Amino acid sequence: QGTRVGFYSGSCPRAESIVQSTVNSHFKSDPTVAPGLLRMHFHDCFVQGCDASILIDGPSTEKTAGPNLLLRGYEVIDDAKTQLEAACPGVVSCADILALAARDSVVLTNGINWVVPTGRRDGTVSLASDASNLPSFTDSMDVQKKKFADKGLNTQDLVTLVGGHTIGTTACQFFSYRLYNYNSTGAADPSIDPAFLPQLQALCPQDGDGTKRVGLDNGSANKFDASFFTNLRNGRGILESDQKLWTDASTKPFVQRYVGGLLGSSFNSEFGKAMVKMSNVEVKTGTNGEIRKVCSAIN
Ligand code: HEM
Ligand SMILES: [Ca+2]
Ligand SMILES: [Ca+2]
Repeated sequence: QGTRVGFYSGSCPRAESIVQSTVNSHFKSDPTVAPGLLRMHFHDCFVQGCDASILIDGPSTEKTAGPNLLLRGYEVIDDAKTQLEAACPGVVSCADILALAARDSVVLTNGINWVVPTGRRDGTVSLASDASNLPSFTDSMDVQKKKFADKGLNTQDLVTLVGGHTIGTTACQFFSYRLYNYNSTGAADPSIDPAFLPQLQALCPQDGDGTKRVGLDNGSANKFDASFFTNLRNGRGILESDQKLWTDASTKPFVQRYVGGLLGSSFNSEFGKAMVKMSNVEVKTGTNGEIRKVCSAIN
């Protein structure tokens, strides 16, 4: 009663290629949709499972919650859904579209390709108050591990999946507190490489524009590679939660394994495996949930 590879091979054989070509065409005009869709899928899976609850419009739905305000790429899912409804009405779930689009986004940024089991159904509940399940960049490592464990994801999965930060950007508002008066010390977060600090301060001046965006993987924000982990080893993580993966003894060995060298290449294949795991969190299948007609509204 789970998801399976090729769920649509009989009912909508072009489903996966329609999603892929839609993601590709949006990516060409706006490459930020790739990190946007990967993050959106993660935020979907952690709240009510991977059921497209994140896509529902309304006054107090998930997308209105703080951690979801900067998600991007909704237009890509809507576009794919429109084309899928024309090709095979009522067949392909929005939850599957999002899971497939996340994989296609990784492929477009030169990451690994993996096979996405499908057959998810769409949820009918979306509440902003449920977004507290999502990890925050200020969470302690214990809290982060607990939030992942609650979804059946272990410490290795956590480190591997946060490696999704190898692409994309963050707004200055989420890390500039580390650069100037960290924990009221009057100095910067000591885990930041002193040679890197002035660069970050130049990107995010004190009392500057908090909405300005900075790459999460310094020097490699457009490429899906293991560079993110090398940056962590070198004190060049951007979010406090990312840098903690290196400073915390329980996660450091996993970071070390992905850093550079011959084993650096293992990150991509482990990421694919961890994504399959995350994409199956609390999925609705069979007769649970529904197949939405429009991804932004329940039927
Ligand atoms: C401890 C867990 C995590 C925390 C605290 C966290 C936090 C954040 C924050 C604060 C941002 C910046 C948002 C913005 O300014 O727009 C971000 C961006 C991002 N996150 Fe995470 N994240 C976590 C795990 C993950 C996971 C598991 C994935 C995917 C598998 C992921 C994928 C992304 C991507 C791709 C971006 C860039 C988004 C963009 O460029 O629009 N994150 N994350
Ligand atoms: Ca969800
Ligand atoms: Ca990268």
